[in-house]
Amino acid sequence: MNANVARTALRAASRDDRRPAASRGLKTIEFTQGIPEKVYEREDWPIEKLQQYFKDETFAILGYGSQGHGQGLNMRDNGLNVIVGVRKGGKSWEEAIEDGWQPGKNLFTIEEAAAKATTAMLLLSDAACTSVYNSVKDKMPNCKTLYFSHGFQVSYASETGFEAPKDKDIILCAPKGSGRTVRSLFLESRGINGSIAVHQDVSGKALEKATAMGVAVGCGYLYETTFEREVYSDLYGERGCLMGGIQGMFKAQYDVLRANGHSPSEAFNETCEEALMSLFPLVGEHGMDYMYKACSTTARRGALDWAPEFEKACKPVFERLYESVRNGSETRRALEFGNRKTYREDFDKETDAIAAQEMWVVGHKVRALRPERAAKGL
Ligand SMILES: NC(=O)C1=CN([C@@H]2O[C@H](COP(=O)(O)OP(=O)(O)OC[C@H]3O[C@@H](n4cnc5c(N)ncnc54)[C@H](OP(=O)(O)O)[C@@H]3O)[C@@H](O)[C@H]2O)C=CC1
Ligand SMILES: CC[C@](O)(C(C)=O)C(=O)O
Ligand SMILES: [Mg+2]
Ligand SMILES: [Mg+2]
Repeated sequence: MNANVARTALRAASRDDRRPAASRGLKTIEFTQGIPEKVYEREDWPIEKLQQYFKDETFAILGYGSQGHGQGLNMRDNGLNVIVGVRKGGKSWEEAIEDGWQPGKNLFTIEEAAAKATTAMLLLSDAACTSVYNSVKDKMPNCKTLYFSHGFQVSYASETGFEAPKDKDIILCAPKGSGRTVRSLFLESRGINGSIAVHQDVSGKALEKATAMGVAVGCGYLYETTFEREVYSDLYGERGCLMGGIQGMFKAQYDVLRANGHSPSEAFNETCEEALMSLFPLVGEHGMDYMYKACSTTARRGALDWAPEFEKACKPVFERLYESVRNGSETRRALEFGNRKTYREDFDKETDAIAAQEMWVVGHKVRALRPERAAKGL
């Protein structure tokens, strides 16, 4: 970066730091002018307050995938009374033991944990959730709250068959990131963003409880949504820019480079490695304008010209995707696939096929050459 670019970039960064989201205690923020949104921050729930608020609760985490792991360990480290319920002999049972949950003390079968729950945290796979819940719902004498991390069961009730019990609060906190990151950010004293929603408020305190739980599981700030908006945006985002879109775009760019005679290492570096190691982190820290300004004038000119081309090409795909989410097609597909007995092996076959794509085989070798890894022989 030459001195002028560096100075411009730094000016952009300090402008970014002055934006309103940084104001503690500010409860309504206009992220876009004219649209006030409520936000809740971890600062409002110091750990002593959380522990006092939840002193009579037994949180039963049912299901121990990525979110059960992240949310469960964070709640445990926050000093709350949390137990895990999973089927014995399954993959999750082993993983829970590896994470220090102890059978008979804070690790139980789903039935046992549900029976102890005052709040049941339904962190099962979306495909299995309703049938597992139905198998225990009449044996949860103390349970006053159902907690989800997705609007899926409730919003697509005609597909999932979920029937909301009339006597319980039904709340949601959906961390906006992988459960692995929910945990790693917490360990770094940072916090993932999350959304909260209330489907049913029997106690009159459901929103407050959702907020406190959001903080307890490791969120830094929380924005309000509804179950339906959460599930629509989540299914859309993960199929789009967050996962499906990024793989599709990387692969298309890589393949065209290779078809034009570029070497594998050149194609990979110019597509994935530079994006992930250099440019995307700049966007994440300071915004797209900062990243543009940190690149050459030549790059900026071309990227500014081509961004609308990509937007135009992608927009119809995104519109089709949103409709596929809205009309339940994506949900039916997720339920059909996730209910297969062989869903884990079937997924593995497809993700192994991605790993076997030339681009990611090359990526494996490129990553090994990062100096910090090469030095450790990784
Ligand atoms: N993954 C993430 O980071 C995010 C997930 N969410 C939401 O959080 C919730 C949990 O997701 P996630 O943590 O990814 O979990 P998964 O979707 O990976 O589900 C895994 C859990 O479901 C259990 N399970 C699956 N089938 C059955 C069954 N038939 N009977 C009993 N248990 C079963 C598994 O147990 P076993 O090992 O015994 O098979 C395992 O504990 C979902 O609603 C998801 O949409 C929200 C934000 C991000
Ligand atoms: C982006 C995928 C996700 O929605 C998530 C980590 O937030 C998921 O369902 O895992
Ligand atoms: Mg999701
Ligand atoms: Mg998500």
